[in-house]
Amino acid sequence: MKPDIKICGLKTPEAVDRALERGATHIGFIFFEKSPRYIEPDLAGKLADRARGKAMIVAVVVNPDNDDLDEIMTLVKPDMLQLHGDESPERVLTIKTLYNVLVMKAMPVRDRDDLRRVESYIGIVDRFLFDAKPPVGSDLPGGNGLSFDWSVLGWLDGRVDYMLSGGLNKDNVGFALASTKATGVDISSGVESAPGVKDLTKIDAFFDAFADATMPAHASGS
Ligand SMILES: O=C(O)c1ccccc1N[C@@H]1O[C@H](COP(=O)(O)O)[C@@H](O)[C@H]1O
Repeated sequence: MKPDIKICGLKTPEAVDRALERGATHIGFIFFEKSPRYIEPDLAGKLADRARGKAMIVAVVVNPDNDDLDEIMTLVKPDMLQLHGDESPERVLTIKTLYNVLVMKAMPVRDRDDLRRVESYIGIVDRFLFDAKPPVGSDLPGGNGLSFDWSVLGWLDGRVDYMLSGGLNKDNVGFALASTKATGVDISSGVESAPGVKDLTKIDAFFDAFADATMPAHASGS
């Protein structure tokens, strides 16, 4: 099955429309105020309406309280929450129960030890997202444009369903897909001309590289 492709940190109708035209299965909005990709929930709701029914709408939140979630669920009506903070399995379960929404839990990874936490979320989250650990001193838990050693994911139980993120771009997405069992890829800064500024040419180049990487072998002429 073709992997999913999530374009994250969208802030303009042009970028949303291009991602949809090129076949994004998920589009993400960032509700973390320190991020250059932060978007007000009411604007995100308008952009989400362009995508509703065409792609999964993902709200990216970091240790949200219920007031934050009430506002986002009301104004954006996401299909999925991406929990990108230190949310415990108990908190994830509470959120799922309260809001009846799919949850993708982001897990920061540097080495095999970082995968130990995965087990406690199995059966609670709908999907995992493996991202690089942020560098020391970074204000951002994600969106740092950094990759990690994807080979550590080989230690995961093969039944763990995950998207891969962190420093993906047109040059490494093929290797990322070939060397992991990711069922989706998630990209943000790799399709930007500056932090928070999506570049339509880079979005196109990423989708072209993704298409090359996922083309059936017989169709590539080999
Ligand atoms: O992009 C951000 O600013 C951000 C802020 C807070 C939490 C998550 C954030 N982004 C997520 O980070 C990953 C990787 O992004 P990148 O491709 O390395 O730039 C992606 O899942 C975004 O959803």
